[in-house]
Amino acid sequence: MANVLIIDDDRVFCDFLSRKIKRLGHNSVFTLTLEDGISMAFSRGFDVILLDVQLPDGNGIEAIHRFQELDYPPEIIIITGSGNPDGAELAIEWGAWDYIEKPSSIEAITLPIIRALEYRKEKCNNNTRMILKRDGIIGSSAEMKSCLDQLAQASSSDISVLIQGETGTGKELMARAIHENSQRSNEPFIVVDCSAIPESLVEGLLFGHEKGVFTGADKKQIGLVEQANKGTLFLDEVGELPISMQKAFLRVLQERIYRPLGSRYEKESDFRLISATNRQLEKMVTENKFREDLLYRIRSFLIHTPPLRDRSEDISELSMYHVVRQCEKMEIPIKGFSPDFFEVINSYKWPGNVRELLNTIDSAMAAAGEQPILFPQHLPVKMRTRIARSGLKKYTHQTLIENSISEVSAMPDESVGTYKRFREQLLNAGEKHYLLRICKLSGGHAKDACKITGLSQSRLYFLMQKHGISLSDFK
Ligand SMILES: Nc1ncnc2c1ncn2[C@@H]1O[C@H](COP(=O)(O)OP(=O)(O)OP(=O)(O)O)[C@@H](O)[C@H]1O
Repeated sequence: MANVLIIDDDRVFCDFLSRKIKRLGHNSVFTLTLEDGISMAFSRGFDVILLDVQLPDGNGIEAIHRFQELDYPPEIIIITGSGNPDGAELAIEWGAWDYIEKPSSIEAITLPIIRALEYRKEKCNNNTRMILKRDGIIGSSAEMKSCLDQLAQASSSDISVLIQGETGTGKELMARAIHENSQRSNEPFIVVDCSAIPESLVEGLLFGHEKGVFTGADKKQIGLVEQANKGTLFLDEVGELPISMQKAFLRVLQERIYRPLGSRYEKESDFRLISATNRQLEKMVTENKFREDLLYRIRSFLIHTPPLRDRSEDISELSMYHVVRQCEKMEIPIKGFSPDFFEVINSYKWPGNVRELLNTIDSAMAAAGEQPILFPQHLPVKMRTRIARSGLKKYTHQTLIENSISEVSAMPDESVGTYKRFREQLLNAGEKHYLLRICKLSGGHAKDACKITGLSQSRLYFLMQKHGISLSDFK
């Protein structure tokens, strides 16, 4: 029996949900304010907390980190009346288990709760983490460590895992590592790239087909689902699975039973599912492009692979690892790096993440030829000009202040008024410059902007609004 806490200022909703949770066989209590909820969470252990966003005394999403300070942090599900995709993304990035909108159907509310409770149970049963084989997964930033921690957890269970992250962040690498560390490691790891299969061929490829069932089917074909029997089926780019196939696949996931094309008999396959996507599946659900029930099935455990710009500490480690590996492969002396090489690659945003970094290192090595040291000059010109243009390198607060002073100095005499007004204008100009700078530095990402400035998200948005700046213009 698990303990659930609901923090929501809507008493009727709390009462209704609390009764529903009790009917599922768990303990449930609720409170109407954030501070009350936080002190309850610290005074007794909760497994799951359902947290509203707009509370009378604060913002739920911004308080997620306070619950994470607990010795054994609960799983947090954000429940909100005004869902927006940015809020959902931020909540998940900041460690929430899920994000649901109300009013939703009972099913839509209870399924994530059930999943979070199942996950919690697994986590308690597997409290001692197994030693992880992480061959080839490089990085020791806090973000990477937490990702590896989740990977170890996922490996020690058999639940369906969804790996979500931008392109090139290592989703496939993670999926293989989960398999390699799982009890199924001696069995096949079957990859299905959902983006590369034409819609008309998906069913035959997944479920197999009998001989002669369609033109060109000159022999019987075993499907990927069957090949994954006893092993792991990896659905890469699952967001690209045609909607017509999603229903059929849902059945396979529920019953592990499928019927090859043209066959009179159903077959069984015992596989573990891992899926990966760089799309926002929750958003696709709202656009009717992805089935909600399938999403819940494939996402019993969610792993988020962090973008490289959020873990710049890993850039040099990855680069050095890659150079050593490539030099050994080519049987040439190992190349070194000039300090300013790292300065340049650390100030780049890496939209293509680790893949782009490794490709860039390859091209720098090629440009260096036989030279033993890699210099910034060996980096692609396009990349160097982009960095130079954004002027990231030498921008100091002094520059901001000088800009602000020159703006005020340029005012016509008649606009120079009282000292109070001058001070306000100076502050406003400085504040605006500062915010524009932050927008550039963070690449328009609210989380990064909050990290750099130390401002809360609501304060940041308030200031942006005050100066008519939009973060999204900098993405
Ligand atoms: N942490 C890491 N350590 C070492 N290599 C990595 C790491 N992350 C990614 N890579 C390498 O980067 C490349 C891209 O990784 P991968 O294909 O797993 O990314 P992905 O997220 O699945 O990308 P996509 O969404 O485009 O399919 C691969 O060569 C992979 O080995």
